[in-house]
Amino acid sequence: MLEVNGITKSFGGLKAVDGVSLSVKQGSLVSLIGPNGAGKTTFFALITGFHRPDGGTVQFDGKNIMGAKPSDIAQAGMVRTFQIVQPFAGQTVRENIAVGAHLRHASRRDALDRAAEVAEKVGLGDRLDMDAASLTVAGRKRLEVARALATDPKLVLFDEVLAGLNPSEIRDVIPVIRAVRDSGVTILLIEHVMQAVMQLSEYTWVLNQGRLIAEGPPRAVAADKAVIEAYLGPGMAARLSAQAKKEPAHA
Ligand SMILES: Nc1ncnc2c1ncn2[C@@H]1O[C@H](COP(=O)(O)OP(=O)(O)OP(=O)(O)O)[C@@H](O)[C@H]1O
Repeated sequence: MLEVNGITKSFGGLKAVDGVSLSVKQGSLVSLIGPNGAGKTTFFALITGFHRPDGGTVQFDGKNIMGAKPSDIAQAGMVRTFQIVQPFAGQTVRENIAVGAHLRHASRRDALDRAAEVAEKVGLGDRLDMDAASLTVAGRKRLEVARALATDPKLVLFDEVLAGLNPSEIRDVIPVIRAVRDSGVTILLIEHVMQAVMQLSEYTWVLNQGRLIAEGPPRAVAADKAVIEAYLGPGMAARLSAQAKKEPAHA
């Protein structure tokens, strides 16, 4: 469904994304992880038309979408969420979600009806008429998911939708993400919350300093030496393994 080949972007002298290739199959729930500043958000911005790549190719649903505008890419069925959720102040939850629904529904009435359906799916059904600015952080995350879903995407890119949530809120939102996939939407997540990556995703790619350093099922990737060192620093994989030998886990 999504085929990215050798995509590259520099900011001044910094290669933020350096020759990244990956492919996402229809119906999958997969993830992109990596330490702060690894290039994950830039990668999302490149494939959804918010930044223009310096090189590489992006195909979505069999079509070349390199250089296309974000609105055209959304129309084709790929949308992203944003890390910092900014609801349109002074508008209700329903009106905020309807902004997404307008991509497919020209009439105000239809967009508002679609917004109500989507709100129900993400657990905001009882907050439709509330001012969106008064939602809690967890509510705003649900709103961001809803705005993306209201565009009726084929593939949605979630950028850290669990960041800033407490463990019980994370437990509540994980089933929402799974339900989105079960409704037929393909998902690529950027996520720092490893618990969620482990529970949700079938396959993960690890980005570090703009380059992919590992890929595979999340459990295998989390045990990979290069991945541990990218997160914790050089030499940490050996230190952790020596420590584990000294202090065997209790049976
Ligand atoms: N518009 C920009 N101009 C200049 N440098 C940028 C720009 N956007 C990102 N960068 C730099 O590119 C690198 C990758 O940033 P990016 O935000 O993609 O990383 P990330 O993996 O999403 O990080 P985080 O997990 O902290 O969100 C960083 O060094 C960042 O400072």
